[in-house]
Amino acid sequence: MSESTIAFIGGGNMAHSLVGGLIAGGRSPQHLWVADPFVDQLDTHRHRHGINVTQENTEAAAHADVIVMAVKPQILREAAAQIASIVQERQPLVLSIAAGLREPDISRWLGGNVPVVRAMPNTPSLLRCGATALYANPSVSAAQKTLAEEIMAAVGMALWVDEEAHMDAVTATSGSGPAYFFLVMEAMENAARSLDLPPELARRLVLQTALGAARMANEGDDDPATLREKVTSPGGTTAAALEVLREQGLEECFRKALTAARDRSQTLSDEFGRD
Ligand SMILES: NC(=O)C1=CN([C@@H]2O[C@H](COP(=O)(O)OP(=O)(O)OC[C@H]3O[C@@H](n4cnc5c(N)ncnc54)[C@H](O)[C@@H]3O)[C@@H](O)[C@H]2O)C=CC1
Ligand SMILES: O=C(O)[C@@H]1CCC=N1
Repeated sequence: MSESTIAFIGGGNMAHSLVGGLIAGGRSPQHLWVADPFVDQLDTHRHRHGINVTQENTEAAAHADVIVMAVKPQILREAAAQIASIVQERQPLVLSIAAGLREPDISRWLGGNVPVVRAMPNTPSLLRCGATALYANPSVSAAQKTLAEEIMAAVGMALWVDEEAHMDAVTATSGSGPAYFFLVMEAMENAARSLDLPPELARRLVLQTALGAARMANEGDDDPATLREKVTSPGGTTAAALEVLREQGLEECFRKALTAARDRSQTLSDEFGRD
């Protein structure tokens, strides 16, 4: 079977992560397109990835078996209207990665009865270490589901959800999730520096510790709670630190943070979805 052509409408951060991951995973650059109104953005894609670029969404869409909608939620409706007639004519799979926006709105903006997969990836897709959840509407064929899963699995882990409503919580968990871990790294680095560690030493120790902890949690048999207990000697240094984190309400803080992200995903749909 010949390689599917994938066109990205919007060539920003997430398109860079996905295109970079797809090429690293063996996709041919000549089967990838990016459309973006900004020439600088397109130049970066051309130089970094060697893929096809255009300022016209319709030109990219006209080549595509799969169209990835990678614009901001507030732009999606306008971008969908631009390519609606091509989508109706060619019936490609449309894969939206926009936060919040719901499949029925996207399908309607594209003229109706369109196979739409809603996906929520994250930026580690660039390293083929992404986490993506996918939801397919009833117009998506089994072959198109396989294709969508292949694309996202090429840049990391891809899991299906059977209710679109879960996508808001997914966005709060794994879509935004890398930012929470980066913030923890920043906070630990700053704290280490405040204890007079040299900046370079503080950064390298924090980053390697984050990597090691993530690998142990993913690759070993123990769950995170067991791994935490194994670091924590009774009456020792870790216990002293964890007590402060609990006292300061870390768990409650994450509960509130993810709830805020989930709620924002829902209101994005109300603000920029519907008619
Ligand atoms: N950044 C992230 O970590 C994640 C983002 N997303 C979703 O991905 C989508 C894109 O996000 P980012 O890449 O972060 O945004 P971004 O702002 O980096 O990229 C959006 C791109 O769209 C281009 N654009 C603007 N108007 C356009 C139009 N009419 N037609 C075509 N392109 C147009 C912009 O020039 C820009 O390059 C959003 O909907 C976001 O919710 C999903 C998962 C993670
Ligand atoms: O912050 C945002 O809205 C997007 C969606 C998930 C990650 N970035």
